[in-house]
Amino acid sequence: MAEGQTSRLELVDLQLAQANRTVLEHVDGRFRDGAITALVGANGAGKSTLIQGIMGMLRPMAGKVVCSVPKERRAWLPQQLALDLTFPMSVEELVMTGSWPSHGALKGYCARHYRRGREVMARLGISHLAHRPLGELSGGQRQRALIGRTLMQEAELLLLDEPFANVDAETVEVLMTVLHEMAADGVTIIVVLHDMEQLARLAEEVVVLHQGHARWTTAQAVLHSQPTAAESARLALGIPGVGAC
Ligand SMILES: Nc1ncnc2c1ncn2[C@@H]1O[C@H](COP(=O)(O)OP(=O)(O)OP(=O)(O)O)[C@@H](O)[C@H]1O
Repeated sequence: MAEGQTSRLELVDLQLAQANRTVLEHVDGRFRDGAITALVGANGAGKSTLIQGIMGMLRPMAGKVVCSVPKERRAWLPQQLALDLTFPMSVEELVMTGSWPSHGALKGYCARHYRRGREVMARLGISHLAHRPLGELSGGQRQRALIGRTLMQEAELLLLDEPFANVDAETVEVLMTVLHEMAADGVTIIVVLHDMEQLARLAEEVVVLHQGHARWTTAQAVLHSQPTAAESARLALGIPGVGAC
């Protein structure tokens, strides 16, 4: 990180395991405040494991996660397939639950909450879906509602696992815009991506996971200038090289 830049999330010699098998080790690095960092790596490289470690859902085998963002301002958006959205709840109700971490689930909402909920839905183009049950939404509509929940939460740290999977092109554009706006507001965003075009449009920084290790680089280095960074990202993403069959 350049001088003068700040970070509320640092990984210090972090080692994470699944079922007692080490997945990542000696992970050292800082996520810059207000930057969008892409997390890339082949299937099984440890992207979800790292997210679980950062969110405190997986206890480190060694090292630590140093995070000064309050717990109620940390948000995680898992892969869509991991979510059960069949329970009876409307889009507006889902968005409003974003206020629970700071306000509490049992206190009820005041006019300010409803006003903010309406602003959030308008920003994401889902006002017309406010009373639609979640089970009746398309993948893109659902993803907009879930991002709306994190806006309602006023998240300062946002982790997203493949947010553009199974969503329509228009939703990709809306989400890209909102994520850039959130970063401009100082939110630290970490996003698991498999698509280099999306990486080019979204991320400034990149963490490449490969063979149990993490390497910090920039999107520019991955996409243009440094062949070694591009090569390792290509390998990590499982993209065949020139001449490969
Ligand atoms: N609950 C679990 N129990 C045992 N092993 C697990 C568990 N979750 C993940 N693993 C293993 O840990 C390793 C890292 O998995 P992880 O899900 O973090 O990878 P990933 O990079 O997110 O993969 P993908 O791109 O396929 O989502 C893999 O070898 C996986 O099989």
